[in-house]
Amino acid sequence: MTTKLELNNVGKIFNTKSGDVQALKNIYLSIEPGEFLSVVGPSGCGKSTIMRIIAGLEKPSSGEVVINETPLKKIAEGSAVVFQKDVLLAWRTILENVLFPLEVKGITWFHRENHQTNRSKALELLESVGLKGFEDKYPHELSGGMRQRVSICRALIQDPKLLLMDEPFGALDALTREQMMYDLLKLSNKFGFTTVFITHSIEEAIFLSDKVVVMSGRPGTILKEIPIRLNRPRNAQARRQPAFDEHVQEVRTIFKSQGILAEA
Ligand SMILES: Nc1ncnc2c1ncn2[C@@H]1O[C@H](COP(=O)(O)OP(=O)(O)OP(=O)(O)O)[C@@H](O)[C@H]1O
Repeated sequence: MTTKLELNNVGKIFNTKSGDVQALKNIYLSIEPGEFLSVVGPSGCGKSTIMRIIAGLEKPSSGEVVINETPLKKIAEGSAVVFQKDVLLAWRTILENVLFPLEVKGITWFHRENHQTNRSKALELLESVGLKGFEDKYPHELSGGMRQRVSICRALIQDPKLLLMDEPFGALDALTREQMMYDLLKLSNKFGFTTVFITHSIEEAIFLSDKVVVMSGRPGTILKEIPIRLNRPRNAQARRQPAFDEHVQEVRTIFKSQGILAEA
């Protein structure tokens, strides 16, 4: 079963040398199993902090995260995270990088009975993102987009029930970014995991998501949660539907009303 996720009145205050920084305030979220939720908001509004709190990497100062009806205490079990910057290990081949989380978890891929299964699974994942034939290369031999695809494979090898993505395409050029969206849609359809996706791109959020959460500037609060009226499965056509533009305008209007976006 994939993950149901709730944030109940989550707040976060960072105590710094120069005083307290309130990063998040009164965050309520509810994400159904298999749902794809994106969070958009201005820089510094607490998007990454939300993600780290959901992953269990950061503790909320108030409120709670509930996963499958159980309050989160440590690391979110069954979750995998993809960051903006790929964190591949330079001295390992692409295949070894994809298999790395299984080693860390103690599922020894070199263990005879697991080796073949995990290796086949890793190769299949690499093939599904267009990286067939790159398994024996090293990270420095791949482009930024290819490395980020490897990062996604490395998350998916863990068979996550909850995929957390923090600006995963933020460092990529526009064309690669578009292709990565299509790849992610395909993978999300195939595996059905619950997804929390952090982005600065309004269009990306709308195209990918079932729900888009629009945040205010710091302290980050939720200004609006927008259910996306685009059918699935989605392809490039979805961006030509009137509902797509309507949603884009809806989000832009919210940002303009907050002074986050000013048109020339
Ligand atoms: N460990 C920390 N200690 C102190 N302040 C922090 C810490 N982490 C984040 N902050 C502050 O909390 C606020 C939210 O940061 P966060 O990284 O979550 O924002 P963001 O929306 O992801 O930003 P961006 O879009 O620029 O990546 C910022 O003001 C940041 O300076």
